[in-house]
Amino acid sequence: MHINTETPLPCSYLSPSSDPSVADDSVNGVVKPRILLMGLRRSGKSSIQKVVFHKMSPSETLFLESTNKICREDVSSSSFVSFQIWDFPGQIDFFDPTFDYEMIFRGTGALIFVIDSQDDYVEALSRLHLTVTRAYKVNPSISFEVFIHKVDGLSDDHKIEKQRDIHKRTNNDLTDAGLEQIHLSFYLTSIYDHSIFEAFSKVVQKLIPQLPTLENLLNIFISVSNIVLWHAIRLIVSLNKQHVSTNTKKNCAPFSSMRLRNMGFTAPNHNKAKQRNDLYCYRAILFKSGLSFTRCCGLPVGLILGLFS
Ligand SMILES: Nc1nc2c(ncn2[C@@H]2O[C@H](COP(=O)(O)OP(=O)(O)OP(=O)(O)O)[C@@H](O)[C@H]2O)c(=O)[nH]1
Repeated sequence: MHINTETPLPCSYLSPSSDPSVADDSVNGVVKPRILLMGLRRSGKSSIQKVVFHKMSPSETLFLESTNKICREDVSSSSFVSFQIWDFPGQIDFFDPTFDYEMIFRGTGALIFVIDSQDDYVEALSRLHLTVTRAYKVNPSISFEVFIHKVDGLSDDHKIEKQRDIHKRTNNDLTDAGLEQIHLSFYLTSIYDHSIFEAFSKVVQKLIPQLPTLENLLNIFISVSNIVLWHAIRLIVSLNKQHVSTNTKKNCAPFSSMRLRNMGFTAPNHNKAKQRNDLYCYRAILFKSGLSFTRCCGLPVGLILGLFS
C-alpha cells in the first residue's frame, strides 16, 4: 500500500500568478492543502519527493537534474489524505516582482525547508529566516517544518550537535526579529532510511483536520469492544515488512501479545466477528492501531488511512 500520486500538474516557468492553472487549485471545488518544498540548490528537495511519492530508489536520485521551475503535483490516497506538493527551484528571489509569493503562501498548509547537513549551512539559515518571516506575515497558520537533510553521512553525536546548533541559531534569529512566536519543527532526515517517511508522515498528519475527531470516535469504538489489538498490529506489520527496522520493532514492543493479554484483551470470537457490529469495531481497531503504529514507526499516514477508506 502506498500513496498514489495523480498525474503531475504542469511545471511552471512563469510566475504562479500568471499561470492560469495555479490560479484554480481546487478539485471539484475543494481546495487541497498545499505543501511547499523549499531550500537551497542541491539540498535534496526533488529527491525527497521522488523517493517518498514515486518509489524512486535513493541511488537513482544521483542523476536528477536541477529544478529550474516550480513543479506541482497532486497526492491523494483517500478522501482524508489529499494535498498538493510544490517543489521550488533552489533560488527563489522573493524580491522579483513577477514572483507572487503572497498568493503562494496564502494557500499553504505546510512549508518544508530542506537544509543540506553535509554542507555549510550559514546561507541556508539566512534563506530559511527570510522565507519563514515572509511566509508568516502573509499566513501565520502555516506549519513550518525544517528537514535537516542528508544525515546519513553523520555520526549520531554529530547529528544531535547539528540539530541543536541549527535550532539555536534559527530561534535566535527569530527572537532578534521580534518573531519568537513562530514555531519551527525540526527533523533529521535522509532518503537512505525510513527517517524521510517518518518526517513526511508527521507533516501530513498536521494537515488532516479530521484526525482528532476520528481518533475520538475510534477511542469510543475501542472502549466498547473486546477484540484483540495484536491481530491488527500483526496485520500491519506483515503488510509493511519491508519498512520494519530494529527501531520499529522496539517501538512495537508495548503491543506484544503477552502484554495485550495481560491488559485484558482476548482472542477474537470469529463467529461474533462475522456479525455486522463487531466487524465495524474490528475495522475501527485496525484503523486506530494503524494510526498509532504509523506514529510510532513513521510510515506515511496515507498507508493506513488508505487501507480502511
Ligand atoms: N547522501 C545523501 N544525498 C542525498 C540525499 N537526498 C538527496 N541527496 C542527493 O543530493 C543531490 C541533490 O538532490 P536534488 O533532489 O536534485 O536537490 P534539489 O534540492 O531538488 O536541487 P535543485 O533542483 O537544484 O533545487 C542528489 O545528488 C541526491 O542524490 C540524502 O538524504 N542523503
